[in-house]
Amino acid sequence: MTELLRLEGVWAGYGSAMVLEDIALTLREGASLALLGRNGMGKTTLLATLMGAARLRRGRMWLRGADLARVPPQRRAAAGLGWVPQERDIFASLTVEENLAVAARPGAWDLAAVYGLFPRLRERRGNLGSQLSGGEQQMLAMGRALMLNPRIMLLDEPLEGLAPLIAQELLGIIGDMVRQGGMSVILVEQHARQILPLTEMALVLERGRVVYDGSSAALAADPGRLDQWLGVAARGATAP
Ligand SMILES: Nc1ncnc2c1ncn2[C@@H]1O[C@H](COP(=O)(O)OP(=O)(O)OP(=O)(O)O)[C@@H](O)[C@H]1O
Repeated sequence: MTELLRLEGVWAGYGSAMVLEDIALTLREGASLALLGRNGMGKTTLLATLMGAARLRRGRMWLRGADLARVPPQRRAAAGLGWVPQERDIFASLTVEENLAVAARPGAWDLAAVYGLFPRLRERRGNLGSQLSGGEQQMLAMGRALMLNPRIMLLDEPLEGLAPLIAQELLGIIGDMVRQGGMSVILVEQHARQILPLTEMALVLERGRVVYDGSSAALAADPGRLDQWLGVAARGATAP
């Protein structure tokens, strides 16, 4: 399979504060990666660095062989990065369908495909963003990123703050999305046990450095390391 994303010796942060140190990462076309670590270890910063929202201080990043650092931040969505930030950032005064339509770029993910994955969004198509529940907002944020027809979906803690039943529903949908293929997914989560079964590869960050880069299955089978790096959050099989 073709290489989609490569990072080598990446140091990054905010202003003069360094958060990430010497990060290396490769992702094949269509592969899925769980990006794990405790609070404040640098997971969001890694996504922000890919998007150009955190400052790359050293190292190189390539997307399909092209130097990503040379792509201006406002062009990285068009270059193939679909970012679903933790804050969701949907347009509160637009309807569900308008939120989806503004992001549309040609490709397999159109309104019908997004509604197929998220039947709830079809039901709520005429509702304003401000009228949605937390779970529906998360679905809309994901649907909107899909409408970009990205090469890689960057999902930042999609289950955070959701009621357990909704979190389970969304987890199932994320699993469907990963299996449907056609793009890669980087999934940031604190609840490792829930997402390791969905992803092929895993990367664990500790204080801004990579401490594990390997298969999700091998990590899931190693309770000692899960506990060491991820603590109690890694154990729970229940929703957040
Ligand atoms: N905009 C910012 N400016 C300065 N420092 C920041 C900023 N955002 C995050 N940080 C700092 O960078 C470090 C890593 O934070 P980051 O959000 O990447 O961690 P995380 O692993 O995603 O954790 P969380 O699960 O809490 O989101 C933390 O020390 C945090 O305080």
